[in-house]
Amino acid sequence: MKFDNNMEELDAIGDNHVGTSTDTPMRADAFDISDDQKIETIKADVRHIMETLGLDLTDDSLKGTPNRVAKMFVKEIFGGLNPNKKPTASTFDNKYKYGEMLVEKNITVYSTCEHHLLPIVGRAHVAYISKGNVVGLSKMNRIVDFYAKRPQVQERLTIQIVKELQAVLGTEDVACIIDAKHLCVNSRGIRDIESSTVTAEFGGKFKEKDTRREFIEYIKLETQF
Ligand SMILES: Nc1nc2c(ncn2[C@@H]2O[C@H](COP(=O)(O)OP(=O)(O)OP(=O)(O)O)[C@@H](O)[C@H]2O)c(=O)[nH]1
Ligand SMILES: [Zn+2]
Repeated sequence: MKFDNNMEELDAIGDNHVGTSTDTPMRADAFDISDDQKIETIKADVRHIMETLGLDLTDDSLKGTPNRVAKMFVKEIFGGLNPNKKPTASTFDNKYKYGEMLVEKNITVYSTCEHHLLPIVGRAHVAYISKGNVVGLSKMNRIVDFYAKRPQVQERLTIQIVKELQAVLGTEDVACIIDAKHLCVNSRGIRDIESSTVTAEFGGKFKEKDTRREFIEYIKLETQF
């Protein structure tokens, strides 16, 4: 699908603040080529990298790798760059007048560090206080997954999740905390396998100390089933 690069369509990739540093930096012609074309180009690029490394691409085990990696980039781990994959998060009327915060915790995060293209693996905890609308629980997991499926820095991922939920729910009262391991820190470079990174974004009422603390207390609760 071809997209003209105008404000409305950039909004469609989920970045509601076009031109600000919370957007995923995209080329102006990002949507001029189809996913299938991207796969073909990346396939040749991966082949080139592997050959440069001295690998024999006629080997049975290696010959499918360029295609496999290209498909994985476009359709899976960077699938969140495609605006068509953005989850539709339908909201419902809060007819039961539930007025407390709702926390969706321990959401699995698989993302990719945009500096090294290595995995980021962790958990996101998301909370909101309804201003009249409620959202299906799974939609919060889906929104986290959509933005995670991009080259990311964890700070931007955290903010993008909050901004999207604020837009969907029509309230500023949304928060997100992410605790994740960056393989670029754990498996190479400094090679510190123990360290993880915590980021947080608190909107509206979550800027208040007590609300923020309540959210953190719920996250700490051990879930027993
Ligand atoms: N703030 C932030 N930094 C990140 C994130 N993911 C990776 N980084 C850091 O990005 C930095 C890139 O720094 P460079 O010095 O250019 O890269 P490098 O030479 O590979 O650095 P080392 O990882 O220290 O070996 C590293 O310090 C990474 O740890 C992230 O989500 N947020
Ligand atoms: Zn990295």
